[in-house]
Amino acid sequence: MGLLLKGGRVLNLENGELEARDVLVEGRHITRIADSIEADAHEVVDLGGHVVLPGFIDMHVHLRQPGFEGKETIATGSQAAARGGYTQVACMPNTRPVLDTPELMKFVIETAEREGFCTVLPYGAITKSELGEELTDIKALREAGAVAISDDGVGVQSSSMMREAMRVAASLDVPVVIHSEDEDLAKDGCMNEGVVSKRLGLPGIPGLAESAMIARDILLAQETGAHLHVCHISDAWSVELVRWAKSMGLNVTAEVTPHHLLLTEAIIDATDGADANMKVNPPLRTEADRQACLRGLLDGTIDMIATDHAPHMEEEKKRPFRTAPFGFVGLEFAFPVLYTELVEKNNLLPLHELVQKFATNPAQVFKLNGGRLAEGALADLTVVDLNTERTINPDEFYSKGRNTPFAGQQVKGWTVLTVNQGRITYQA
Ligand SMILES: NC(=O)N[C@@H](CC(=O)O)C(=O)O
Ligand SMILES: [Zn+2]
Ligand SMILES: [Zn+2]
Repeated sequence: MGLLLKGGRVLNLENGELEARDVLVEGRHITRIADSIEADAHEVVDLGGHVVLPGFIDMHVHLRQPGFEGKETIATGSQAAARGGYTQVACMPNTRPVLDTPELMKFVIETAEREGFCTVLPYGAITKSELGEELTDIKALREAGAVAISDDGVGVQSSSMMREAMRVAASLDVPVVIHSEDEDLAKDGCMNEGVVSKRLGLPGIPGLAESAMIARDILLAQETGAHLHVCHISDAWSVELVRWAKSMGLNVTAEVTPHHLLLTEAIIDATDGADANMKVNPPLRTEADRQACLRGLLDGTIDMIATDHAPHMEEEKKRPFRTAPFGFVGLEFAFPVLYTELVEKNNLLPLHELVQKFATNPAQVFKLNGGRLAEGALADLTVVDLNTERTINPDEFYSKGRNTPFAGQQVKGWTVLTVNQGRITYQA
């Protein structure tokens, strides 16, 4: 018995056409896509004209397990992912302990298989405990299932350490995924350095703290031949550097978050720095930076959308702006908020190009099985309702985190059904 999705409109990822098709899922795969498929003995779900997309892939989330289960767990975070239309997420290693051993890779993968709602791909740390002092066993991490290596949460400050990591990673064909931050330049900043930080008297983080590290790491990638992937790009010069690296033929890719595409430090200005739900790293920057990120996404300099889903507890986010932790949740509304703002309202790109940045490109860049809608493809898919407007309401989140500056926004494009390897993981 299969799962028959009847009456949906399947998005053609090449030309953007919406094609009225039935989709049959048997086992873990899509076995047929046709005008009309007989129900036979299949379990039927009527899609009522909603749009069928490849399951989304988020290469940057924080699931907080082990160690910070009060903020999130693999179960709650992956359920939030399924609600957001995601079928695969890659989780960052800044847990406690840090994900820096093969045993911990195994722990994440097995916990996700047992309790999770999507495929979870763990990152292995670049350095032990993310202290920047000693390289991990990258080969062993890879063999245990690490999707790539990253010290996200902190930048690798030592250039020689990063050089050695890239040499090893290049020889193993493992992507090096960077949180670019020069700690010396970023100091104890809590928001973008500029007119707003000055007015509010808050310590700033200059864009240079990001771009200078990206420049260094592009040169190291050039020298070592490593695949460099830039996390949560936020600054205009950073985008320019990635564009240049690509023009030189280097293996450099990048991601951007919904918040850096849609928000600026103006929201912190407007609220006088009173709400730490607006605090994130890298910080929300200027309108010029936001426009540069947008342009980079549209011209292909930036390959994909990643949420950097970073749940924190309400008490923590109630602290003063200066001392509250950095981070926003994002999994449950990333697609609706970007569909609404970029596609529906402002017509900046067509639906199928947005979907490429949510599914096809992450699969391609990280060589994952996913991002395709075709007979024989893995049955990772998401069905979205492009018409019904709903409010982003943190009280409804499956995530334990409620920390988002997008709360209250009215958006369309909500997921109605998510299927991960043939299993229904979310149904509205
Ligand atoms: N993005 C954030 O503001 N916070 C992340 C760390 C990170 O992604 O660098 C976190 O782990 O909370
Ligand atoms: Zn980071
Ligand atoms: Zn992160």
